[in-house]
Amino acid sequence: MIAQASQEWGFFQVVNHGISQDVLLKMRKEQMKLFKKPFHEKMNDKQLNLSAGSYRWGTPSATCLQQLSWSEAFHVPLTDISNSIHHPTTLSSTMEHFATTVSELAHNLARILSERMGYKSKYFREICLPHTCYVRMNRYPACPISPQVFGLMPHTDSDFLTILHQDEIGGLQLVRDGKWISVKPNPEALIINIGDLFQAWSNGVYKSVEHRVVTNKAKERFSTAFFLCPSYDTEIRSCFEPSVYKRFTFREFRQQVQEDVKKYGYKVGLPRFLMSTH
Ligand SMILES: O=C(O)CCC(=O)C(=O)O
Ligand SMILES: [Fe+2]
Repeated sequence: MIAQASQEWGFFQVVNHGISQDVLLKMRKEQMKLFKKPFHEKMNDKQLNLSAGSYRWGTPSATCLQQLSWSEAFHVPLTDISNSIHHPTTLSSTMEHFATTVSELAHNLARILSERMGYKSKYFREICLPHTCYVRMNRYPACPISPQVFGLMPHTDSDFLTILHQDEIGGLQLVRDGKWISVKPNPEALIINIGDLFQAWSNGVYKSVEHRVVTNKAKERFSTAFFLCPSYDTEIRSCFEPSVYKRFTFREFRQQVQEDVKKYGYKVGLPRFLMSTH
C-alpha cells in the first residue's frame, strides 16, 4: 500500500507508525520553547552548540512578497544533536530521542520501498548516515496578510524521503493532477513524502511531489521534519535500466539547485538531470 501511495501520490500519512505520542509531544513542546526565545538568541544559539546558520527565517533570495516564506526554522544535522549530548539540555536530549526514533522509521520505510523495487540490500543504511541526515523545526507565525504570502514556497524535497509531524492547524498542500489539495491535519499521524533522490533512484516510479504551506491569519503553526539524506559523494543512479536520469552525486545535485535558485529564483531540480533524448 505504501509503495502504491508513493507511486500515485508521493505522499502518505501513517497512524500506526510505532512512535509514541509522548516523543512527538515532548519534541513539539521543546520546539515551541526554542522559538519563543528572543531573535538575537536564536541567531547566536550557543546553548545548543549548533553549527552556524542553523536558524533561518524568511527567504534570503526573495525579491518580492510572492517569493517570501512566512516562517522561521532550525535546520539541525543529526551530528550537531549528538555533539551537544556532551552538554545535554532538555532540548538536545529530546531532539536526540526524536531523531533516532524517526530515523529508524525512515530507514524501515526506505527498505520496504526498495524491496518493492526488487532490491534487498542495506543500501540506505550504508549511504544515509547520521551526519548526513537532519531535522528541521518549522514555525509559521500567524500572518496578517494571509493568503497573499506562503508559509513555505512550493518545492520538492532534495532527499530520499521526509517524515513530517504537523500540529492541528493545517496549511500543508500538495499537487495532485495539477491542483493543490490540503493535507488534513492529524497530530497523531506522521506524513511521509518521497524526495527527489528516491524518484531518481526508482527511475521515476516513486514521485517527488511539489508541496507548499499556506499561512493562517489568526494562528501560528508548528511542524517538525526529518530528512533522509546520503553523503554528498554518494552517486545516485536508477535501480534499473534504461535510466530516465543521468547519474549524479548528491553534491552535484545540490550545487545545481543552488545555482538555479540564484539565477532563476527557483529550483529546477530533477528535470536538469534527465537523459537527453537524442
Ligand atoms: O511544515 C510543513 O508542513 C511542510 C514542511 C516542509 O515541506 C519542509 O520543511 O520541507
Ligand atoms: Fe518540504
